[in-house]
Parts: sequence; structure tokens; C-alpha cells
Amino acid sequence: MKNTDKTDNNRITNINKVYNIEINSMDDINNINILKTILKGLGIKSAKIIEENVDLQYRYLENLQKTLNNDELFLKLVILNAIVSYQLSTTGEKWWKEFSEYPWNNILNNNNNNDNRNINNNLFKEYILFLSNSKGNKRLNNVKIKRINKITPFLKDLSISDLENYYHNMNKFRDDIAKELNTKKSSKTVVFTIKMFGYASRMVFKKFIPYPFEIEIPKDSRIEKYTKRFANNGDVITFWNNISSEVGIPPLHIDSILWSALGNSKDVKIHLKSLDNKLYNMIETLIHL
Ligand SMILES: Nc1nc2[nH]c(O)nc2c(=O)[nH]1
Repeated sequence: MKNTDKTDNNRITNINKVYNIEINSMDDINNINILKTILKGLGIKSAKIIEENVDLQYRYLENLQKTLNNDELFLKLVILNAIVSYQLSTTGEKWWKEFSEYPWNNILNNNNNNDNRNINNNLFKEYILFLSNSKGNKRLNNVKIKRINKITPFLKDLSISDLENYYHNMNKFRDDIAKELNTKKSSKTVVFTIKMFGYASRMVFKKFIPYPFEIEIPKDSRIEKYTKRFANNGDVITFWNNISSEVGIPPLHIDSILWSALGNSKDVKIHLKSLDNKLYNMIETLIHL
């Protein structure tokens, strides 16, 4: 008995070192093993299925792309909305719904020649108007407007082919966005912007490019709370970076597997149930660990 305790303690110490966390018992270790086994079983292929069939944010972007019918404008709007997606006054899902249903076509309708320079000028003004009157993103309005103004010169100059190049090199896009916003590459809004840009680019360029392993998980309250089930303290980002390399799924795709299912949306639950049984059971097991 004593020997087993000693072996267990050694395993716990080792895992704490590797994951940079503080786990206290064998139960925590068993949960991490189950987490890794399920994620390995899911892989990037299932993450893609969940993104495209369960994540409401993906559906809202699909709707917006269709109604806008201007891909450069679409991609830039998604980037703007993502960089101010923090400290929301509602859930992420409702916020993206509100964004996708706004009459962005005004930007195009007020521009007789469909001249892209004019579209770009109107885009930032219209976005600030939308944000200032939004229901789901009321906090820190001035700070968020400053962020929009900071990114404007960079974003304004990007052509659709620049955006396509960035889709093929999302690490570079992450670095450039962080530089423009003068913030950390791993900050929630920077990595989350890449997630939403990846979704939107998949629709525009009709090609699935997996997220790079180097881009970290967006550390929001849902992910933070979930991570506490495996470790009370420690660094959330390091924890998921290590899990990611062990299971072979980039952190942003792990976020997709977990984030929607961890929310309380009835719509999400319906879409989850419509997945094939094995996939549904794996997700259910994950979120109840
Ligand atoms: N980790 C994540 N945080 C988010 N916030 C938000 O609005 N959407 C997300 C998301 O997809 N993942």
C-alpha cells in the first residue's frame, strides 16, 4: 500500500512538472488520461465536423458571407468583430448572432461604384457605429474603439490576396495582429481573431487549412473553468499546449471541440445530438469529466 502511494506521488509530481499545473490526486490524473484518449480518438477531422455543424459562430458567419456577397468586406468585418470580442455583456454565441444580423450591406449600398477604397473607409465608421449601439458588447466601449482605430491602417490596406496569403500563414497573421495591437501573441483576442479568421477564410477560399500548433487556446472563462477540473492552479495555456502536442490536435481546434459544448445554448445541444452517436458520446464524456 505504502509502495503504491509512493508511486502515485511520483507520478503526480512528474505530471505537475510536465504540465506546469498543481494536481493533487490520482483522480485528476485519470481524468487527464481520459481527456487525452478521447481527444486522440477525435482528431482534427472531428474538430472540423464540430466547427461546421455545432459551433453557432460558424453558422452565423456562413449566413453573413451569403448576405454580404463581398468577401474582402466579410473577412475584414470578422477580424474587427473578433478583436473586440472580450468582456461581452452576453454569450459569445449571441454576440456573433447580433453581429451577423446587422445590415452591413449599407456599406455597399452607400457606395455607388462598388469602389473598394470607399468600402474600406465606410467599413470602419460603420463598425464603430454598430459597436457603440450593440446590445451584446457594451463594456469598455472607448477602449474597444481605440483598438479598432489601431488596427484600421493595417487592415484597410489588405487586399483579398493578402488575406489569402495570411490564411496560408496564420502564424504570420497572428504575429502581425499582435504587433499592430501592441499586445501579447497569446492574448485571448489575438488568438481568437485567428480562430474566426480561419473559419471565415475556409468559407471564402473554399479550402480547409488546419490551425497551426503554435497558436494558443483562447483563454476565456469557459476554457479557464473547464481547465480547473484537471488542475486547480497553473497556467491554462501551457496545459493545453502540452495536451495539444500529445494528442496531435492544434489548440484552436481543441477549443472548437470544447467551447460550444461547454456553453448552455439549447441550439448547440440540438446540433450535438444530431452528430453520429459515437461522436456525440465522446463529446458528452469530455464535457462531464
Ligand atoms: N475560447 C473561446 N472563447 C470565445 N469567446 C467567443 O466569443 N467565442 C469563443 C470561442 O470560440 N472560443
